[in-house]
Amino acid sequence: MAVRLGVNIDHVATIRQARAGREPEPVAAALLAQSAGAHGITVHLRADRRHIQERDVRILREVLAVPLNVECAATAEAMEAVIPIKPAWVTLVPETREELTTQGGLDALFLHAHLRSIIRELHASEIRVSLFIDPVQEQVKMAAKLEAEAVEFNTGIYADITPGADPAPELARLREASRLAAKLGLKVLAGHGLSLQNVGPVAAIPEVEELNIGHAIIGRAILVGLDRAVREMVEAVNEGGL
Ligand SMILES: CC(=O)[C@@H](O)[C@H](O)COP(=O)(O)O
Ligand SMILES: NCC(=O)COP(=O)(O)O
Repeated sequence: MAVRLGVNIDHVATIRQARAGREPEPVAAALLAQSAGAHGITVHLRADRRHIQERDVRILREVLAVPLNVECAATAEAMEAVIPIKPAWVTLVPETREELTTQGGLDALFLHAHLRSIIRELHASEIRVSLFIDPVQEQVKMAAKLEAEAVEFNTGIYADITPGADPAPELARLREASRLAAKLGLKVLAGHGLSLQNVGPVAAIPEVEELNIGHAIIGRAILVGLDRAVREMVEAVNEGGL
């Protein structure tokens, strides 16, 4: 089964926001990524609106042919912004204002009562829900109990492994969690910190259906163009990486 690639375009908006102007236009980047073979587009609507804005999400929802996945915190403010736009997917992620990027997965065990009501609200609007969690068996079981449709395993720990150190234990955790998630009927995604160099072993996990990749693609696009950067990644996720 081909592994689907969701392209995260947050950092096109990061560059736009650096000058608080109009360029580069993240919607144009999303359309380019779509025509280069992206199977989905992901954006993270952060509470501090440091990159993606509500206006971006609204336009993306209108113009994309591929599914739109909006990552956001499990808060009333985020639900108020996202639910009326009705993206195909919402991925609930942990978020703090100080972080440079997402640090770790959502604690679905600790937050289960709160998540249950947020997930019900999303389902009532026919929005499918994914939980961004660490590859931990108890978190997977809770995601299934909460009736999320999918889990996205945080690959940040794997991606941060020092070059030369052994990635095998973290890959084993990802493999075991993926097996359990699929067995419990969850769709299995993974993402965070993946690149052309490290994506191969994660893409090769049989249960992984989709990868969300942003920073590495947008960073490479600055050098080789977005069309090529997306095509290279689509190829890498299906042919074992570099
Ligand atoms: C949830 C996740 O791993 C990423 O999507 C990340 O949250 C993207 O947000 P930034 O682009 O602000 O790092
Ligand atoms: N959920 C992961 C994502 O959307 C992209 O993360 P990154 O590749 O920008 O680290």
